[in-house]
Amino acid sequence: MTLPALQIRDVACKFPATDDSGSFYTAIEQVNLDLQANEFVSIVGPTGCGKSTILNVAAGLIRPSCGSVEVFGKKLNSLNSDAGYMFQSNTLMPWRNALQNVCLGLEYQGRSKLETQSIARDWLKRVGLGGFEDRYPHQLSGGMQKRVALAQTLALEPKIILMDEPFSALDLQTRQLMENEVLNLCQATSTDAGKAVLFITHDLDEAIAMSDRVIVMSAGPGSRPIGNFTIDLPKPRDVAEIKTNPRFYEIYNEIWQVLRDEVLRSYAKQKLKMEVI
Ligand SMILES: Nc1ncnc2c1ncn2[C@@H]1O[C@H](COP(=O)(O)OP(=O)(O)OP(=O)(O)O)[C@@H](O)[C@H]1O
Repeated sequence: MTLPALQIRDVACKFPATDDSGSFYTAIEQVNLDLQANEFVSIVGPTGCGKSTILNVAAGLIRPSCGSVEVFGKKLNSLNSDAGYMFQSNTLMPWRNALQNVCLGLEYQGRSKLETQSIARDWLKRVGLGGFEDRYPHQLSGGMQKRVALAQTLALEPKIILMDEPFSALDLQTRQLMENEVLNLCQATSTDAGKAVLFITHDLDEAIAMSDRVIVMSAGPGSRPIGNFTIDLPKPRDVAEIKTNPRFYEIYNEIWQVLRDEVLRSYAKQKLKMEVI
């Protein structure tokens, strides 16, 4: 049996409260989540419920207050070296051109300059940026910058990809192109086993169109998964076309029934907090 790429067991994360009271805020608790190799799982939930916290725990950037994380059966005690991380914000270095940005992680792996550049050029081509190697981030559109970031992440050949709202700043058309790009690049091929992807989004449409499974988080504090939906839509998918499939609307409604209550609960809590202030 293949080991899960990621196994999160009974994880809780507490952070020092921001009011200097010395107390703690429990962002997430009792989080249990499995991600299989070659599986695309999205996490949706109300704003501030702890989606990024889960991703940071999976990346090994945050050590949970309790519980455990296993990566391909091994306990995670430091940075998750099997994972590549793609953030919402722009993480390209402005003083490096596209090629040099993609080379960055490969250089840290200690590869030769020749090999690094050859891999980076190949990945820039694969994300549709062949010929743009010499361009600096400010000379690239937002969508092109995201392509460079994607090439940067995938060039390291991570078995697991952690994505935190990577395309939320893009216009709809560019976003759909990028979503399809990610689906194509992450799926299994005859030479590659495919990637395990944990994807955070506020956009339920995006989550359904791209995923094998969608997990719904409850409103915080102490947020946890309260819904686990298998997306039985045909694959391979085009994210724009799949939304016209009648089954898409059925799934959307099923998930929204659960998500809507949590969004309303979270909104009511925030409103109450504002009134107290
Ligand atoms: N390092 C930290 N110190 C203190 N509180 C934190 C820290 N990191 C996160 N939090 C709090 O934990 C909660 C969850 O944050 P997180 O960023 O994981 O939520 P999210 O669901 O990703 O938010 P959003 O939907 O707005 O992107 C929030 O209330 C946040 O303020």
